[in-house]
Amino acid sequence: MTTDFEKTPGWLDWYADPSRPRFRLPEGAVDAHCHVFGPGAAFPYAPERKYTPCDASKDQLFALRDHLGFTRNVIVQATCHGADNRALADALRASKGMARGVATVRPDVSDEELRELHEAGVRGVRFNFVKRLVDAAPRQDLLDVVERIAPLGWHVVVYFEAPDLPDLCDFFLSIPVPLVVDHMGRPDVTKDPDGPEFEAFLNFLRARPDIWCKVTCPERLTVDGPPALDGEREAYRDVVPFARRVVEEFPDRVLWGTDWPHPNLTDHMPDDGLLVDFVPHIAPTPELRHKLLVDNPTRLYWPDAD
Ligand SMILES: O=C(O)c1cc(C(=O)O)oc(=O)c1
Repeated sequence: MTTDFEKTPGWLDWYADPSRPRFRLPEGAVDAHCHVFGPGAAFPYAPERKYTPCDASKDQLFALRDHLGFTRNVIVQATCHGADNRALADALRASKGMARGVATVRPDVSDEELRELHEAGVRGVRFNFVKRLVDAAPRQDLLDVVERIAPLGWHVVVYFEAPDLPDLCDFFLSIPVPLVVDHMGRPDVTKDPDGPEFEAFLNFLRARPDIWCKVTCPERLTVDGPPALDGEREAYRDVVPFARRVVEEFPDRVLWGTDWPHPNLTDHMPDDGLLVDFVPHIAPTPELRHKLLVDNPTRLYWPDAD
């Protein structure tokens, strides 16, 4: 398939031949954070995007799901598609109920579009505050979106970086639907996991019982690795104390996902099989792993599943 899109210079493509994880995922495990990109020829990237990725189709995502041993996916609208959720909705429909989605919508979204997204499997919207990814949306627009999605029972996924939390915290706490934090609020892992910055993040999670946290993206947060490559099963050791603190204090509201196809990595592209082998380091007991990988995401995204 040809596409008119040229990738951002230096773009790292997803890892083509991932190993099989040594850690066997429990039955019913959910990859609770992943994306589809295009393909651009079928689902064009948004004009306002800040990067142009390689294609990463729904079929390639479902093949990875099966290879790694996941049962289900939560597909998160990537910023390169803006508020055009067609690629996401197409993937959700094709999954036959095995994927749920998190969309991006503007306040003027129609009732019909919201209904269609819900019917396709969308259960949340994403608010992004990472400046290299999006231009800031006015907070009132975001609150208007919340008003629109609250009746559907959806939640809000927030992506921000640790230094911005003090400014955002009160706004987040004013949002009257459950919140899900992407990538652990992006801590600086060179700092002390018991220090004031991470403590401020933990205090935010403590502020309400309906704030969930994805303990994802060690490959983004790490500073000195080692990377999940070449058989490395003790990858990203510098991230472990942070993720483990969150898993142990909030065992019933943590989620994990691969973040495939890993947009905007510049240092290395992880082997997704080895990335799965990271999970036992942050969730050291079978009980914690079952909550993280099965019970929690199923409760949030498939509350009616038995
Ligand atoms: O850190 C990132 O670059 C990133 C980007 C996106 C996106 O473009 O949607 O999603 C993520 O989960 C992470």
